[in-house]
Amino acid sequence: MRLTDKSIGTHEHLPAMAAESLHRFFHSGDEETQALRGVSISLAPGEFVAVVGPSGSGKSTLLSCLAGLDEPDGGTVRIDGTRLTRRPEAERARLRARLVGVLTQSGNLLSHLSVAQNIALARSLAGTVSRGADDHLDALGLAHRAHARPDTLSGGETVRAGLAVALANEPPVLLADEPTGELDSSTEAQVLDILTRRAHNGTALLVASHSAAVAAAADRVITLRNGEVSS
Ligand SMILES: Nc1ncnc2c1ncn2[C@@H]1O[C@H](COP(=O)(O)OP(=O)(O)OP(=O)(O)O)[C@@H](O)[C@H]1O
Repeated sequence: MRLTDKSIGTHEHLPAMAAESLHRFFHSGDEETQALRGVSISLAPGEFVAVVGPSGSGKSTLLSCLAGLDEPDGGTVRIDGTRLTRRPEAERARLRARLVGVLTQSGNLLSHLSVAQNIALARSLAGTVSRGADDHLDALGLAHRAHARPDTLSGGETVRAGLAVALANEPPVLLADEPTGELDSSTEAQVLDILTRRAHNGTALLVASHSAAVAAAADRVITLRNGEVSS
């Protein structure tokens, strides 16, 4: 079989994300918190994985390290075959903008920009030109809110707008920290439907959550306890 540009470009045999033996320690005075103690995770393209675990088990720390927002004290993160760890911060930020969509608890929308302008900003930071913001918002049922400011959106619209920004550059991996924490169950079901469809289109999803509905929607559930993957 002849290899096409497409099959080379999509790295068919590579995991979308591979993290090996991640360690992260925090120090405060004499106290040391071992937030991550050798966590390894691999995500296939199109896989939807939920990360669950008690409060303080390391979920947010793990997502920050996987996103390149934080640098682990040990271990390696690769997205689509590209190493994200042990790089200068500016280089990590550049790779993150292209390779990882991030949806955090605090939201990823700048309040003085409209939804469409937030998407345009995410694209210009990554230097990508892709579909128009309107197409993108249409797919999330948000076209009619393109020119709205974030503080005028409902809870469900805020999460969908955050997703539109996180997915603005069509990243191979989307990481979300408790994306449905503030939503009622029917709005949560709508967001999970969008996430599941995204995964079917090939995006690898890792979602940290306390929600049973998120765990039920995922293909696989990883439990963290005390900074370790518990089997
Ligand atoms: N910047 C930091 N400085 C010091 N300790 C930290 C820092 N960030 C996290 N920790 C500690 O690391 C451990 C893991 O925290 P983390 O926020 O990753 O847990 P979590 O599972 O996401 O919790 P939650 O479900 O409550 O959000 C906790 O003991 C926390 O107090």
